[in-house]
Amino acid sequence: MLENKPGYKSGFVAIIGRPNAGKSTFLNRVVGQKIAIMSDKPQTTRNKVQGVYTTDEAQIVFIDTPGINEPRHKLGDFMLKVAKNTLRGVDAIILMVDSTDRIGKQDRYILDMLEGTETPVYLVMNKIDLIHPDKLVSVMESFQAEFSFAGVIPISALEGNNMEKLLVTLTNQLPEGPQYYPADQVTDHPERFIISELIREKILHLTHEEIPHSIAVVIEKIKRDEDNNKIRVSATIMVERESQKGIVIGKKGALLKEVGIRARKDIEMLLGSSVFLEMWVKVQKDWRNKSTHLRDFGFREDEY
Ligand SMILES: Nc1nc2c(ncn2[C@@H]2O[C@H](COP(=O)(O)OP(=O)(O)OP(=O)(O)O)[C@@H](O)[C@H]2O)c(=O)[nH]1
Repeated sequence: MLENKPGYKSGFVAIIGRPNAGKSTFLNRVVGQKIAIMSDKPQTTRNKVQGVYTTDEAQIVFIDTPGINEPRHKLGDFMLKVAKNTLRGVDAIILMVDSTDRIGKQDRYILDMLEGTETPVYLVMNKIDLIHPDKLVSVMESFQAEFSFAGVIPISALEGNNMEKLLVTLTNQLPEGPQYYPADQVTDHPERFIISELIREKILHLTHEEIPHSIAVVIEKIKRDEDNNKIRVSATIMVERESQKGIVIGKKGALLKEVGIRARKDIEMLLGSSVFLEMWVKVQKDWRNKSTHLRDFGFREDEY
């Protein structure tokens, strides 16, 4: 299992931007240096871990945000919710733009979506090798006029300029945390993250203020049942106190049952299959300090 080194930093960075901004070039460059590329296996959702940057001090997990680049009319409410949930759950957001382009409709759509987010958003101005500094400043200002960025970092993903600065800026943004992925080996089960978020959301919704947001949902298993062609999802809901366990389960299990009904509907939409959802509630004091917490983010080292 993954270690918790004292002082180690880790977290998630969502990378967004319109097509051609240079996201792949950026990730490839990071990959080329110190990253493990994620497997190419087909995924049930478009929310993918795109790359992991690992050093001795920190690990940045770059993730794609499904739906964020799509026009609103194309985006179902569900995907919009997933996208917004993803953005809320990350430690930083990169908006990557092509500095040779003016701010456009699609950028405005993305900025609109980011409005009000508490996660720091960095404007990464790519392709500076192609542009005169004066022009760069004018494009930068047009973006800054529309959004309050946590920082602006001009880079050339192709030539590597300023990449280090960007990675350091992002690293500074990360909380202390475990190394989610081994430096040299990765597995990628992004749907776990969304599923755990869906379940967590239903619990928070149904329990109102009584259950703190620190509740964790660990997806233990996602497996197709050959007998009935359903996907079996097993989840453990971790709470910190016995009293919370009672609340989550509800009278005669009523609340947990309702959570199950609602979550299953969403998970079925997500996976495009009927789902059998089983859930347990477990009291674990200080779960946040325990290694199992890692799985809250949908990461574990074994295959299913
Ligand atoms: N000159 C220059 N070209 C770049 C830079 N970064 C990316 N490009 C080029 O821009 C084009 C698009 O880059 P990609 O990395 O494929 O862009 P993307 O954002 O991943 O695009 P999608 O996959 O469509 O989302 C490619 O031809 C890259 O070689 C850069 O820093 N400088």
